[in-house]
Amino acid sequence: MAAIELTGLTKRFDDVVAVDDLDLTIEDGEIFGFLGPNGAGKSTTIDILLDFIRPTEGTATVVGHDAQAESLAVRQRIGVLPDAYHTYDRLTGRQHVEFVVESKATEAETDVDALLERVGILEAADRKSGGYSKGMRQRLVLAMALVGDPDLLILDEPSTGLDPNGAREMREIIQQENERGTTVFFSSHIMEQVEAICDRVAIINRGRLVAVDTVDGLRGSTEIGTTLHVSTAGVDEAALETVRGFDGVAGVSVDGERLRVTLSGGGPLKFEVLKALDGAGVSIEDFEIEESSLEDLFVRYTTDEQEVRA
Ligand SMILES: Nc1ncnc2c1ncn2[C@@H]1O[C@H](COP(=O)(O)OP(=O)(O)OP(=O)(O)O)[C@@H](O)[C@H]1O
Repeated sequence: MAAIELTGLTKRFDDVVAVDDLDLTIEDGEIFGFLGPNGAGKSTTIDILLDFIRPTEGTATVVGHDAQAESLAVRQRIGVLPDAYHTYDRLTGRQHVEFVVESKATEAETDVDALLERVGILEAADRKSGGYSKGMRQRLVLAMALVGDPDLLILDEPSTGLDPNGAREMREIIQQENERGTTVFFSSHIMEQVEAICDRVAIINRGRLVAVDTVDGLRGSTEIGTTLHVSTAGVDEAALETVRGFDGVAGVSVDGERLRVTLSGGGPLKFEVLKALDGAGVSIEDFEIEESSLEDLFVRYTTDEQEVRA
């Protein structure tokens, strides 16, 4: 069963199309990154999953239940860290978590202290949350999301307000939860974090899906996937023609004795190119492989139109 299934999902706010005919499937057990520039439609999509807003067209199924018609059943099985969550200033951290334990009516006993410890705010558990810093509030909301050992975590920019240590801890908690069998769907603008932990990512732009794949797969679908820098003792036109003839070689340029070959995708192609240069009599003195970062790919996919590649 898919953890999340979106079919033709569309949301219009008057003349703004926030989400435009989105088809997307998140499989059970995945850590899935949901990326897009500001205003791309990420929060709107997440708000539909949580039944905070209703779609104009299309359907969203979450853990096997319709997100609108069966939102209560969905709520019982997921943990949520929404965008702009407001904590109650006069309640303590512990009271917030206890409130979720009661409202979720989970069968399993919840060790509230252990949860607060896990997110690093046990020491502040009995202080009113009004005095918490932004990062402490974010940690508290995460503890609330983890109540009841959910099957699916939906996190809207979970690292907002966290210091570098907090962001790393957030990443570790996401990975630990995933190892325990929880599917994680999260939006983020922190590309290193996404690249480090996601099995797959989707990139949306102006409400439309422009790419969905593994990060390696995305590299394979753009001509900026990998760049090979080769220092040679000299290279002739015939050798260059051999390299240009490779399927997947997007560009070849020469600067003196240095060769720069751009490849769409990673994989064995870079080594085949090196072998071909050697075979063409080019003496290779050194080489360097430069893989595009997810940030490069993000910029590539969101600054001009690309077809969806599954
Ligand atoms: N309640 C609303 N009324 C009118 N327009 C809205 C509303 N909510 C969102 N929008 C519009 O829908 C589009 C998508 O917004 P959304 O908040 O989903 O983007 P996002 O990808 O989450 O952006 P960010 O990265 O900045 O959080 C934007 O053009 C936004 O202005």
